[in-house]
Amino acid sequence: MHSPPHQHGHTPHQARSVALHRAAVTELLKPVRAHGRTETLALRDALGKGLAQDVMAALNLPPFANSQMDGFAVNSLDVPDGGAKLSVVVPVPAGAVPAALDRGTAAPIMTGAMIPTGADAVVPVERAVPDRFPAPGETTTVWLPATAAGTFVRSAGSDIAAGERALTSGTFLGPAQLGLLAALGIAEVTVRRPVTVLLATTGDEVVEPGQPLPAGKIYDSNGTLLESAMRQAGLAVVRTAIASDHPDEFRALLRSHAGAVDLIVTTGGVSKGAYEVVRQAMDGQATEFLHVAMQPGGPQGIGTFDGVPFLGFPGNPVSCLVSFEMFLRPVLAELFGAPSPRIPVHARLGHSLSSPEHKHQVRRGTLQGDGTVRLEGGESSHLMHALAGSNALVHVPVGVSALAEGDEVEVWML
Ligand SMILES: Nc1nc2c(c(=O)[nH]1)N[C@H]1C(S)=C(S)[C@@H](COP(=O)(O)OP(=O)(O)OC[C@H]3O[C@@H](n4cnc5c(N)ncnc54)[C@H](O)[C@@H]3O)O[C@H]1N2
Ligand code: MOO
Repeated sequence: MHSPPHQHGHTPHQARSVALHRAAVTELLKPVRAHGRTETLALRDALGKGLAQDVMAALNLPPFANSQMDGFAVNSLDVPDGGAKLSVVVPVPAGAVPAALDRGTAAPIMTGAMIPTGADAVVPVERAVPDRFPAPGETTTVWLPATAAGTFVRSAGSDIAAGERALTSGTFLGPAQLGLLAALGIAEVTVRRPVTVLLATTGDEVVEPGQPLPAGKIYDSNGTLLESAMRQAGLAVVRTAIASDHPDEFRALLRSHAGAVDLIVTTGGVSKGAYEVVRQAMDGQATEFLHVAMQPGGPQGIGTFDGVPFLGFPGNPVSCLVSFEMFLRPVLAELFGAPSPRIPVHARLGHSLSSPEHKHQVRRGTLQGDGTVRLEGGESSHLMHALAGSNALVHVPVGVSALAEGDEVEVWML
Protein backbone atom coordinates (compact mmCIF):
# COMPACT_ATOMS: atom_id res chain seq x y z
CA MET A 1 0.00 0.00 0.00
CA HIS A 2 1.42 3.41 -0.89
CA SER A 3 1.07 6.34 1.48
CA PRO A 4 0.87 9.89 0.19
CA PRO A 5 4.39 11.38 0.05
CA HIS A 6 3.95 13.68 3.04
CA GLN A 7 2.97 10.69 5.16
CA HIS A 8 5.64 8.30 3.92
CA GLY A 9 7.00 6.28 6.78
CA HIS A 10 4.47 7.65 9.23
CA THR A 11 2.54 5.20 11.33
CA PRO A 12 -0.38 6.07 13.55
CA HIS A 13 1.04 6.54 17.04
CA GLN A 14 -1.10 3.69 18.35
CA ALA A 15 0.57 1.12 16.05
CA ARG A 16 1.81 -1.84 18.02
CA SER A 17 5.29 -3.26 17.42
CA VAL A 18 5.70 -6.69 15.88
CA ALA A 19 7.29 -7.93 19.11
CA LEU A 20 4.37 -6.71 21.25
CA HIS A 21 1.78 -8.22 18.93
CA ARG A 22 3.66 -11.53 18.91
CA ALA A 23 3.66 -11.43 22.71
CA ALA A 24 -0.10 -10.81 22.65
CA VAL A 25 -0.58 -13.82 20.35
CA THR A 26 1.51 -15.90 22.77
CA GLU A 27 -0.72 -14.87 25.68
CA LEU A 28 -3.82 -15.62 23.61
CA LEU A 29 -2.65 -19.14 22.78
CA LYS A 30 -1.16 -20.12 26.16
CA PRO A 31 -4.45 -21.64 27.40
CA VAL A 32 -4.44 -23.92 24.36
CA ARG A 33 -1.17 -25.41 25.60
CA ALA A 34 -2.75 -26.21 28.94
CA HIS A 35 -4.97 -28.78 27.25
CA GLY A 36 -1.90 -31.05 27.07
CA ARG A 37 -3.63 -33.52 24.78
CA THR A 38 -1.54 -36.26 23.23
CA GLU A 39 -2.05 -39.16 20.89
CA THR A 40 0.05 -42.16 19.96
CA LEU A 41 0.64 -42.62 16.27
CA ALA A 42 2.50 -44.91 13.91
CA LEU A 43 5.67 -43.19 12.73
CA ARG A 44 4.27 -42.59 9.25
CA ASP A 45 1.39 -40.60 10.72
CA ALA A 46 3.60 -38.53 13.02
CA LEU A 47 5.31 -36.44 10.33
CA GLY A 48 5.11 -32.76 11.24
CA LYS A 49 3.84 -33.37 14.79
CA GLY A 50 5.42 -32.26 18.04
CA LEU A 51 6.90 -34.98 20.25
CA ALA A 52 4.98 -35.16 23.53
CA GLN A 53 7.70 -36.66 25.73
CA ASP A 54 11.44 -37.30 25.76
CA VAL A 55 12.46 -40.49 23.96
CA MET A 56 15.38 -42.42 25.47
CA ALA A 57 17.45 -44.85 23.44
CA ALA A 58 16.75 -48.40 24.62
CA LEU A 59 19.64 -49.76 22.58
CA ASN A 60 23.01 -48.72 21.23
CA LEU A 61 23.22 -47.39 17.71
CA PRO A 62 24.82 -49.12 16.00
CA PRO A 63 23.76 -52.06 18.17
CA PHE A 64 27.05 -53.90 17.50
CA ALA A 65 30.48 -53.01 16.07
CA ASN A 66 30.25 -53.38 12.30
CA SER A 67 32.21 -52.78 9.15
CA GLN A 68 32.06 -49.47 7.31
CA MET A 69 33.47 -51.05 4.13
CA ASP A 70 33.45 -54.19 2.06
CA GLY A 71 36.90 -55.52 2.91
CA PHE A 72 38.90 -57.77 5.22
CA ALA A 73 38.44 -57.86 8.99
CA VAL A 74 41.81 -58.19 10.70
CA ASN A 75 43.54 -57.90 14.01
CA SER A 76 45.61 -54.74 13.48
CA LEU A 77 48.55 -56.37 15.28
CA ASP A 78 48.75 -58.85 12.37
CA VAL A 79 49.34 -56.07 9.81
CA PRO A 80 52.32 -54.09 11.10
CA ASP A 81 54.24 -51.43 9.14
CA GLY A 82 54.88 -52.72 5.65
CA GLY A 83 51.73 -54.84 5.71
CA ALA A 84 51.46 -58.59 5.83
CA LYS A 85 50.18 -61.62 4.00
CA LEU A 86 47.31 -63.35 5.86
CA SER A 87 45.28 -66.44 5.10
CA VAL A 88 41.70 -65.78 4.16
CA VAL A 89 38.95 -67.45 6.22
CA VAL A 90 35.18 -67.72 5.66
CA PRO A 91 33.45 -64.46 4.81
CA VAL A 92 31.15 -62.53 7.13
CA PRO A 93 27.92 -61.43 5.44
CA ALA A 94 25.74 -58.64 6.85
CA GLY A 95 23.21 -60.03 9.30
CA ALA A 96 25.30 -63.00 10.47
CA VAL A 97 27.06 -63.61 13.79
CA PRO A 98 30.63 -64.46 12.77
CA ALA A 99 33.01 -66.95 14.34
CA ALA A 100 35.94 -65.45 16.29
CA LEU A 101 38.87 -64.44 14.08
CA ASP A 102 42.06 -66.44 14.61
CA ARG A 103 45.33 -64.53 14.72
CA GLY A 104 47.09 -64.35 11.38
CA THR A 105 43.89 -64.58 9.36
CA ALA A 106 41.67 -62.12 7.49
CA ALA A 107 37.89 -62.53 7.11
CA PRO A 108 36.17 -61.07 4.07
CA ILE A 109 33.51 -58.78 5.59
CA MET A 110 30.66 -56.81 4.03
CA THR A 111 29.51 -53.31 4.91
CA GLY A 112 27.28 -53.45 7.97
CA ALA A 113 28.38 -56.96 8.98
CA MET A 114 29.33 -57.65 12.59
CA ILE A 115 33.07 -57.37 13.36
CA PRO A 116 34.25 -60.81 14.54
CA THR A 117 35.66 -61.11 18.04
CA GLY A 118 39.43 -60.82 17.72
CA ALA A 119 39.25 -58.33 14.80
CA ASP A 120 39.66 -54.61 15.39
CA ALA A 121 40.04 -53.09 11.91
CA VAL A 122 38.85 -53.45 8.33
CA VAL A 123 40.95 -53.04 5.18
CA PRO A 124 38.83 -52.07 2.15
CA VAL A 125 38.99 -54.72 -0.57
CA GLU A 126 40.44 -52.30 -3.10
CA ARG A 127 43.56 -51.87 -0.91
CA ALA A 128 44.19 -55.61 -0.76
CA VAL A 129 46.46 -57.60 -3.11
CA PRO A 130 44.74 -59.17 -4.96
CA ASP A 131 41.96 -56.54 -4.73
CA ARG A 132 39.06 -58.99 -4.78
CA PHE A 133 37.36 -61.53 -2.56
CA PRO A 134 38.26 -65.20 -3.14
CA ALA A 135 35.63 -67.33 -4.89
CA PRO A 136 33.56 -69.56 -2.57
CA GLY A 137 35.65 -72.54 -1.44
CA GLU A 138 38.92 -71.07 -2.82
CA THR A 139 41.79 -71.33 -0.31
CA THR A 140 44.03 -68.34 -0.60
CA THR A 141 46.07 -65.64 1.06
CA VAL A 142 45.85 -61.88 0.78
CA TRP A 143 48.39 -59.11 1.28
CA LEU A 144 47.06 -56.21 3.32
CA PRO A 145 48.67 -52.86 4.16
CA ALA A 146 49.35 -51.70 7.71
CA THR A 147 46.11 -50.71 9.45
CA ALA A 148 45.48 -48.99 12.76
CA ALA A 149 43.00 -50.43 15.25
CA GLY A 150 39.50 -49.02 14.71
CA THR A 151 39.95 -48.26 11.02
CA PHE A 152 36.59 -48.56 9.22
CA VAL A 153 34.95 -50.01 12.32
CA ARG A 154 31.68 -48.39 13.42
CA SER A 155 31.72 -49.13 17.12
CA ALA A 156 28.61 -50.03 19.12
CA GLY A 157 26.89 -46.91 20.45
CA SER A 158 29.05 -44.52 18.38
CA ASP A 159 25.88 -42.82 17.07
CA ILE A 160 23.92 -42.93 20.32
CA ALA A 161 24.44 -45.06 23.43
CA ALA A 162 21.62 -46.96 25.17
CA GLY A 163 20.18 -44.79 27.95
CA GLU A 164 20.94 -41.46 26.25
CA ARG A 165 18.16 -39.04 25.32
CA ALA A 166 17.41 -39.54 21.63
CA LEU A 167 14.86 -36.75 21.21
CA THR A 168 13.58 -34.04 23.51
CA SER A 169 9.90 -33.43 24.22
CA GLY A 170 8.52 -30.81 21.84
CA THR A 171 10.81 -31.73 18.95
CA PHE A 172 9.22 -31.26 15.54
CA LEU A 173 9.13 -34.69 13.92
CA GLY A 174 10.62 -34.39 10.46
CA PRO A 175 12.15 -37.10 8.30
CA ALA A 176 15.42 -37.31 10.27
CA GLN A 177 13.72 -37.52 13.67
CA LEU A 178 11.30 -40.21 12.48
CA GLY A 179 14.22 -42.05 10.87
CA LEU A 180 16.06 -42.03 14.20
CA LEU A 181 13.02 -43.47 15.99
CA ALA A 182 12.82 -46.21 13.36
CA ALA A 183 16.54 -46.93 13.81
CA LEU A 184 15.86 -47.35 17.53
CA GLY A 185 13.17 -49.90 16.74
CA ILE A 186 10.35 -47.63 17.86
CA ALA A 187 7.16 -48.12 15.81
CA GLU A 188 4.79 -45.70 17.55
CA VAL A 189 5.35 -42.31 19.06
CA THR A 190 3.34 -40.12 21.42
CA VAL A 191 2.79 -36.68 19.94
CA ARG A 192 0.91 -33.56 20.90
CA ARG A 193 -2.47 -33.42 19.28
CA PRO A 194 -2.44 -30.72 16.63
CA VAL A 195 -3.94 -27.36 17.40
CA THR A 196 -7.19 -27.21 15.42
CA VAL A 197 -7.86 -24.00 13.55
CA LEU A 198 -11.12 -22.82 12.09
CA LEU A 199 -10.13 -20.93 8.96
CA ALA A 200 -12.72 -18.58 7.50
CA THR A 201 -12.09 -16.40 4.48
CA THR A 202 -14.51 -13.56 3.94
CA GLY A 203 -15.75 -11.22 1.28
CA ASP A 204 -18.69 -10.86 -1.09
CA GLU A 205 -16.14 -10.48 -3.87
CA VAL A 206 -14.48 -13.81 -3.18
CA VAL A 207 -15.40 -16.94 -5.18
CA GLU A 208 -14.38 -20.56 -4.71
CA PRO A 209 -11.83 -21.71 -7.34
CA GLY A 210 -13.47 -23.92 -9.96
CA GLN A 211 -16.61 -21.74 -10.08
CA PRO A 212 -17.39 -19.19 -12.82
CA LEU A 213 -15.92 -15.74 -12.11
CA PRO A 214 -18.51 -12.95 -12.41
CA ALA A 215 -17.36 -9.38 -13.08
CA GLY A 216 -15.98 -7.68 -9.98
CA LYS A 217 -15.16 -10.94 -8.23
CA ILE A 218 -11.85 -12.68 -7.49
CA TYR A 219 -11.00 -16.23 -6.57
CA ASP A 220 -10.27 -17.15 -2.96
CA SER A 221 -6.51 -17.62 -2.77
CA ASN A 222 -6.23 -16.99 0.98
CA GLY A 223 -8.07 -20.16 1.95
CA THR A 224 -5.74 -22.44 0.03
CA LEU A 225 -2.65 -20.39 0.87
CA LEU A 226 -3.25 -20.32 4.62
CA GLU A 227 -4.64 -23.84 4.91
CA SER A 228 -1.50 -25.10 3.17
CA ALA A 229 0.78 -23.07 5.42
CA MET A 230 -1.10 -24.27 8.49
CA ARG A 231 -1.14 -27.92 7.49
CA GLN A 232 2.56 -27.80 6.69
CA ALA A 233 3.04 -26.38 10.16
CA GLY A 234 1.25 -29.35 11.71
CA LEU A 235 -2.09 -27.69 12.43
CA ALA A 236 -5.43 -29.39 11.83
CA VAL A 237 -7.55 -27.07 9.71
CA VAL A 238 -11.33 -26.83 9.50
CA ARG A 239 -12.42 -24.64 6.60
CA THR A 240 -15.74 -22.84 6.49
CA ALA A 241 -17.46 -21.90 3.27
CA ILE A 242 -16.41 -18.44 2.11
CA ALA A 243 -18.25 -16.05 4.39
CA SER A 244 -20.44 -13.32 3.00
CA ASP A 245 -20.14 -9.73 4.18
CA HIS A 246 -23.19 -10.09 6.48
CA PRO A 247 -22.08 -10.01 10.13
CA ASP A 248 -25.05 -12.06 11.41
CA GLU A 249 -24.46 -14.81 8.89
CA PHE A 250 -20.77 -14.74 9.68
CA ARG A 251 -21.38 -14.99 13.43
CA ALA A 252 -23.67 -17.97 12.85
CA LEU A 253 -21.07 -19.58 10.62
CA LEU A 254 -18.38 -19.20 13.29
CA ARG A 255 -20.72 -20.45 16.04
CA SER A 256 -21.53 -23.57 14.05
CA HIS A 257 -17.85 -24.62 14.25
CA ALA A 258 -16.33 -22.75 17.19
CA GLY A 259 -16.99 -25.45 19.78
CA ALA A 260 -14.72 -27.91 18.01
CA VAL A 261 -11.62 -25.76 17.48
CA ASP A 262 -8.76 -24.23 19.48
CA LEU A 263 -8.38 -21.10 17.41
CA ILE A 264 -10.32 -19.09 14.86
CA VAL A 265 -8.39 -17.41 12.04
CA THR A 266 -10.19 -15.19 9.57
CA THR A 267 -8.93 -13.25 6.58
CA GLY A 268 -10.26 -9.92 5.39
CA GLY A 269 -12.78 -7.53 6.85
CA VAL A 270 -10.50 -5.95 9.43
CA SER A 271 -9.56 -2.56 8.01
CA LYS A 272 -11.46 0.65 7.55
CA GLY A 273 -13.95 -0.11 4.76
CA ALA A 274 -17.71 0.31 4.96
CA TYR A 275 -18.34 -3.46 5.08
CA GLU A 276 -15.76 -4.89 7.46
CA VAL A 277 -17.58 -8.10 8.25
CA VAL A 278 -15.08 -9.50 10.72
CA ARG A 279 -14.92 -6.30 12.74
CA GLN A 280 -18.71 -6.09 12.76
CA ALA A 281 -19.23 -9.75 13.64
CA MET A 282 -16.87 -9.35 16.60
CA ASP A 283 -18.93 -6.53 18.06
CA GLY A 284 -19.52 -7.33 21.73
CA GLN A 285 -16.74 -9.92 21.78
CA ALA A 286 -13.46 -9.51 23.68
CA THR A 287 -11.55 -8.55 20.56
CA GLU A 288 -9.59 -5.54 19.39
CA PHE A 289 -8.68 -4.33 15.94
CA LEU A 290 -5.42 -2.52 15.71
CA HIS A 291 -2.51 -1.65 13.51
CA VAL A 292 0.81 -3.43 13.83
CA ALA A 293 3.85 -1.47 12.64
CA MET A 294 4.44 -3.94 9.87
CA GLN A 295 4.02 -3.91 6.11
CA PRO A 296 2.27 -5.91 4.80
CA GLY A 297 0.00 -7.27 7.49
CA GLY A 298 -0.62 -3.99 9.32
CA PRO A 299 -4.32 -4.33 10.18
CA GLN A 300 -4.88 -7.14 12.68
CA GLY A 301 -7.69 -8.43 14.87
CA ILE A 302 -7.01 -10.33 18.10
CA GLY A 303 -9.11 -11.56 21.00
CA THR A 304 -11.71 -14.23 21.65
CA PHE A 305 -14.99 -15.12 19.99
CA ASP A 306 -17.37 -16.81 22.44
CA GLY A 307 -14.21 -17.58 24.46
CA VAL A 308 -12.32 -19.16 21.55
CA PRO A 309 -8.99 -17.47 20.68
CA PHE A 310 -9.37 -15.41 17.52
CA LEU A 311 -6.89 -13.88 15.08
CA GLY A 312 -8.18 -11.69 12.25
CA PHE A 313 -5.60 -11.49 9.49
CA PRO A 314 -5.91 -8.88 6.74
CA GLY A 315 -7.46 -9.88 3.44
CA ASN A 316 -4.63 -9.31 1.00
CA PRO A 317 -3.03 -12.68 0.24
CA VAL A 318 0.57 -11.70 1.00
CA SER A 319 -0.60 -9.91 4.15
CA CYS A 320 -2.28 -12.99 5.55
CA LEU A 321 0.70 -15.25 4.81
CA VAL A 322 3.12 -12.74 6.34
CA SER A 323 0.80 -12.55 9.38
CA PHE A 324 1.00 -16.33 9.72
CA GLU A 325 4.80 -16.31 9.42
CA MET A 326 5.34 -13.37 11.76
CA PHE A 327 2.86 -14.28 14.48
CA LEU A 328 1.31 -17.72 14.37
CA ARG A 329 4.31 -19.81 13.28
CA PRO A 330 6.78 -18.42 15.86
CA VAL A 331 4.21 -18.58 18.66
CA LEU A 332 3.26 -22.17 17.81
CA ALA A 333 6.97 -23.03 17.77
CA GLU A 334 7.46 -21.42 21.17
CA LEU A 335 4.41 -22.98 22.82
CA PHE A 336 4.13 -26.35 21.12
CA GLY A 337 7.57 -27.05 19.65
CA ALA A 338 6.06 -27.41 16.22
CA PRO A 339 6.56 -26.27 13.60
CA SER A 340 10.20 -25.24 13.74
CA PRO A 341 10.66 -21.49 13.72
CA ARG A 342 12.19 -20.06 10.55
CA ILE A 343 15.98 -19.90 10.92
CA PRO A 344 17.19 -16.38 10.14
CA VAL A 345 20.01 -16.25 7.60
CA HIS A 346 21.88 -13.23 6.35
CA ALA A 347 22.10 -12.33 2.69
CA ARG A 348 23.20 -9.43 0.52
CA LEU A 349 20.50 -7.46 -1.25
CA GLY A 350 20.52 -7.78 -5.01
CA HIS A 351 18.76 -4.39 -5.35
CA SER A 352 18.25 -1.20 -3.45
CA LEU A 353 14.91 -0.77 -1.69
CA SER A 354 12.95 1.72 0.32
CA SER A 355 10.82 0.96 3.34
CA PRO A 356 8.54 2.97 5.65
CA GLU A 357 10.88 3.91 8.48
CA HIS A 358 8.38 3.28 11.27
CA LYS A 359 7.30 -0.14 10.05
CA HIS A 360 8.91 -3.54 9.86
CA GLN A 361 8.73 -4.31 6.16
CA VAL A 362 8.62 -7.88 4.91
CA ARG A 363 9.54 -8.20 1.24
CA ARG A 364 9.54 -11.38 -0.78
CA GLY A 365 12.59 -12.60 -2.65
CA THR A 366 14.74 -15.41 -3.95
CA LEU A 367 17.91 -16.28 -2.09
CA GLN A 368 20.37 -17.33 -4.74
CA GLY A 369 23.40 -19.61 -4.61
CA ASP A 370 25.82 -16.67 -4.45
CA GLY A 371 24.28 -15.44 -1.20
CA THR A 372 22.42 -12.51 -2.72
CA VAL A 373 18.68 -12.12 -2.48
CA ARG A 374 16.70 -10.92 -5.49
CA LEU A 375 13.47 -9.15 -4.61
CA GLU A 376 10.39 -10.55 -6.33
CA GLY A 377 7.74 -7.97 -7.13
CA GLY A 378 7.23 -4.78 -5.19
CA GLU A 379 5.99 -4.18 -1.69
CA SER A 380 2.27 -4.49 -2.53
CA SER A 381 0.41 -7.23 -0.76
CA HIS A 382 -1.74 -8.46 -3.66
CA LEU A 383 1.29 -9.86 -5.54
CA MET A 384 0.51 -13.56 -5.34
CA HIS A 385 2.52 -14.43 -8.46
CA ALA A 386 5.65 -12.79 -7.06
CA LEU A 387 5.12 -14.63 -3.75
CA ALA A 388 4.87 -17.91 -5.63
CA GLY A 389 8.21 -17.10 -7.33
CA SER A 390 9.95 -16.41 -4.01
CA ASN A 391 11.75 -18.72 -1.64
CA ALA A 392 12.30 -16.29 1.21
CA LEU A 393 10.92 -13.43 3.24
CA VAL A 394 13.25 -10.43 3.41
CA HIS A 395 13.14 -8.35 6.58
CA VAL A 396 13.67 -4.60 6.71
CA PRO A 397 13.47 -3.57 10.36
CA VAL A 398 11.89 -0.50 11.90
CA GLY A 399 14.21 2.48 11.66
CA VAL A 400 15.47 1.64 8.17
CA SER A 401 14.05 3.67 5.29
CA ALA A 402 16.45 2.70 2.51
CA LEU A 403 18.92 -0.05 1.74
CA ALA A 404 21.44 -0.21 -1.08
CA GLU A 405 22.39 -3.11 -3.31
CA GLY A 406 24.86 -5.25 -1.40
CA ASP A 407 23.55 -4.28 2.06
CA GLU A 408 23.03 -7.15 4.47
CA VAL A 409 19.47 -8.24 5.26
CA GLU A 410 17.90 -10.97 7.36
CA VAL A 411 15.94 -13.49 5.32
CA TRP A 412 13.72 -16.40 6.35
CA MET A 413 13.65 -19.32 3.97
CA LEU A 414 10.11 -20.36 3.12
N1 LIG B 1 -8.64 3.41 4.42
C1 LIG B 1 -7.82 2.36 4.59
N2 LIG B 1 -7.93 1.36 3.74
C2 LIG B 1 -7.13 0.29 3.90
C3 LIG B 1 -6.19 0.26 4.95
C4 LIG B 1 -6.14 1.35 5.85
O1 LIG B 1 -5.35 1.38 6.79
N3 LIG B 1 -6.99 2.38 5.63
N4 LIG B 1 -5.34 -0.79 5.06
C5 LIG B 1 -5.06 -1.48 3.85
C6 LIG B 1 -4.32 -2.68 4.13
S1 LIG B 1 -2.69 -2.46 4.50
C7 LIG B 1 -4.83 -3.92 4.03
S2 LIG B 1 -3.85 -5.29 4.26
C8 LIG B 1 -6.22 -4.14 3.73
C9 LIG B 1 -6.83 -5.06 4.75
O2 LIG B 1 -8.15 -5.17 4.42
P1 LIG B 1 -9.15 -6.18 5.04
O3 LIG B 1 -8.47 -7.13 5.94
O4 LIG B 1 -10.30 -5.45 5.58
O5 LIG B 1 -9.51 -7.05 3.81
P2 LIG B 1 -10.52 -6.80 2.63
O6 LIG B 1 -10.79 -5.37 2.52
O7 LIG B 1 -11.61 -7.74 2.81
O8 LIG B 1 -9.60 -7.26 1.44
C10 LIG B 1 -8.36 -6.67 1.15
C11 LIG B 1 -7.93 -7.13 -0.22
O9 LIG B 1 -7.69 -8.52 -0.19
C12 LIG B 1 -8.53 -9.20 -1.14
N5 LIG B 1 -9.00 -10.44 -0.56
C13 LIG B 1 -9.79 -10.57 0.52
N6 LIG B 1 -10.04 -11.86 0.77
C14 LIG B 1 -9.40 -12.55 -0.16
C15 LIG B 1 -9.28 -13.94 -0.43
N7 LIG B 1 -9.90 -14.84 0.34
N8 LIG B 1 -8.53 -14.34 -1.48
C16 LIG B 1 -7.92 -13.40 -2.26
N9 LIG B 1 -7.97 -12.08 -2.03
C17 LIG B 1 -8.72 -11.65 -1.03
C18 LIG B 1 -9.68 -8.24 -1.36
O10 LIG B 1 -10.34 -8.44 -2.55
C19 LIG B 1 -8.96 -6.90 -1.27
O11 LIG B 1 -8.33 -6.60 -2.49
O12 LIG B 1 -6.96 -2.95 3.72
C20 LIG B 1 -6.32 -1.84 3.06
N10 LIG B 1 -7.21 -0.75 3.01
O1 MOO C 1 0.07 -3.60 3.75
MO1 MOO C 1 -1.51 -4.38 4.11
O2 MOO C 1 -0.87 -4.33 5.65
O3 MOO C 1 -1.38 -4.74 2.50
O4 MOO C 1 -1.21 -5.95 4.55
